[in-house]
Amino acid sequence: MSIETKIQIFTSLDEVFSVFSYSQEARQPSQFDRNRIGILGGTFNPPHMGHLLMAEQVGNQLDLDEIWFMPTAKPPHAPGKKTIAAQHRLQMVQKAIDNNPLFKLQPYEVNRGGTNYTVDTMRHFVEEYPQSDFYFIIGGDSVNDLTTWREIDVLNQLVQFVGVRRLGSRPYDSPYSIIWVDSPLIDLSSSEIRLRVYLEQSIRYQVPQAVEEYIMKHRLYMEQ
Ligand SMILES: Nc1ncnc2c1ncn2[C@@H]1O[C@H](COP(=O)(O)OP(=O)(O)OP(=O)(O)O)[C@@H](O)[C@H]1O
Ligand SMILES: O=C(O)c1ccc[n+]([C@@H]2O[C@H](COP(=O)([O-])O)[C@@H](O)[C@H]2O)c1
Repeated sequence: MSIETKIQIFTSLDEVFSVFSYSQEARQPSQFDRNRIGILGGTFNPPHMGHLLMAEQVGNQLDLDEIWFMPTAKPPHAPGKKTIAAQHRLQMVQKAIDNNPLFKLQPYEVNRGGTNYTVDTMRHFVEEYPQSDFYFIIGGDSVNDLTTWREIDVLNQLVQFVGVRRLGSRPYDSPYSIIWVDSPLIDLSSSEIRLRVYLEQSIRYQVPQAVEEYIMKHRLYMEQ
């Protein structure tokens, strides 16, 4: 039984539509000689289960060969955003992804330092890895913000954007080509986790255990 038939049995028409959007993106035979790399960029202050959940679904549904977790040195759209030392964020990401062979830490932007614009980073990767196709993963709500990204028309030629949303929710209209992937979305953010640590509330099951231990050991986020 095909995946579409299985889905039709269990879901409403709206949901079937959303699942078709990824099944049409299945790898074509001519693409097998190219490496398919997903990139999840973010501050990861700290990394949490929402990041892992969405990356796993994208990797699985788009049949990607690798997913790079790429912490920013400084996020471009949040100049006032206070963050902790990049080395802590790199180490926490490494701990979060350790047991998933699909996931890799990509320290390029942190090593470059300063404000990173995705278009500059992707120019570098496209030149460095000519045998690869890049899938830049963003939370569904951020798709609306793409128009404000630096040199978005150039970036749109360099990567395929992937928007992540809840199964059955409708895709947003966008002037850019977006592959929509369905994922369970959890209402979790790094800001909320930082606040919970500050308020001495539990963050168990919201971040991987190794990340929680790292936060406690280094006494991160204990002060505002
Ligand atoms: N719970 C979540 N579900 C789906 N996508 C998420 C979730 N949290 C973050 N993302 C997406 O992951 C990427 C990186 O996010 P980031 O590291 O800034 O985490 P954040 O939780 O949004 O952080 P903060 O609360 O500090 O703004 C962004 O594209 C963001 O939209
Ligand atoms: O290049 C840009 O103009 C740009 C604007 C906003 C966000 N980004 C990238 O998008 C990723 C997620 O960022 P954020 O701030 O939504 O967590 C991260 O890799 C950022 O560098 C990039």
